[in-house]
Amino acid sequence: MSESATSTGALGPDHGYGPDIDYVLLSEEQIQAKIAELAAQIADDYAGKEVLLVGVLKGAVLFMSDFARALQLPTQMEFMAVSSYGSATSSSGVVRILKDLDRDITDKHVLVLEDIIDSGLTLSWLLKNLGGRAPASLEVCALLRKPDAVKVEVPVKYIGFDIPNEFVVGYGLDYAERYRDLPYIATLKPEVYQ
Ligand SMILES: Nc1nc2c(ncn2[C@@H]2O[C@H](COP(=O)(O)O)[C@@H](O)[C@H]2O)c(=O)[nH]1
Ligand SMILES: [Mg+2]
Repeated sequence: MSESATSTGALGPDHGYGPDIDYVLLSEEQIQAKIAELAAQIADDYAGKEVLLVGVLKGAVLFMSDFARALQLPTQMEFMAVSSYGSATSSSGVVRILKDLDRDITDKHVLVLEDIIDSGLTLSWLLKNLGGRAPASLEVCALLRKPDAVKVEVPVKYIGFDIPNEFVVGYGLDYAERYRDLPYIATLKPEVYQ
């Protein structure tokens, strides 16, 4: 399940970042509606099961928080932090665990919550790593995907939005650790990167 995104043009609340924002790609309303849709689908697919949500820090933290509350199922939460960037805006493909899970996932129904799939290198590595820990099932729910940037095809069952191949911030996604607190997803003006 995926849907193409379009610019809304409206800035909405800017948390003081207003001058840096180029345009809003996905509004808070669009994001929250999509999360409700994904949660309903996933509640159906996992009916009768307990799901272990694995949020990939830091980008998926707002997604995890909203998704866990929308999902009408008993869930447990775990977080993993990995580093995959060689520079500020492009993936190196070299993945390092900064924070591992706090528990064994053997026989658990694991659903990885990822903020965005760009090259797919991070997720590909993560799925191999988690798959080696013998979960009962292992699926991915990614809020965003950039189809034109994908270098490695990764089996992703649930996708919120397909977006253009642009660097985006907000709703957990940062540039130099800023903008994560925006409730929407936006692009930045070119001068911000200079
Ligand atoms: N703030 C942003 N972070 C991004 C963006 N595209 C990717 N990323 C980060 O990289 C990983 C995954 O990258 P991948 O190339 O290995 O698929 C993702 O989880 C983000 O943390 C972006 O546009 N903005
Ligand atoms: Mg991520």
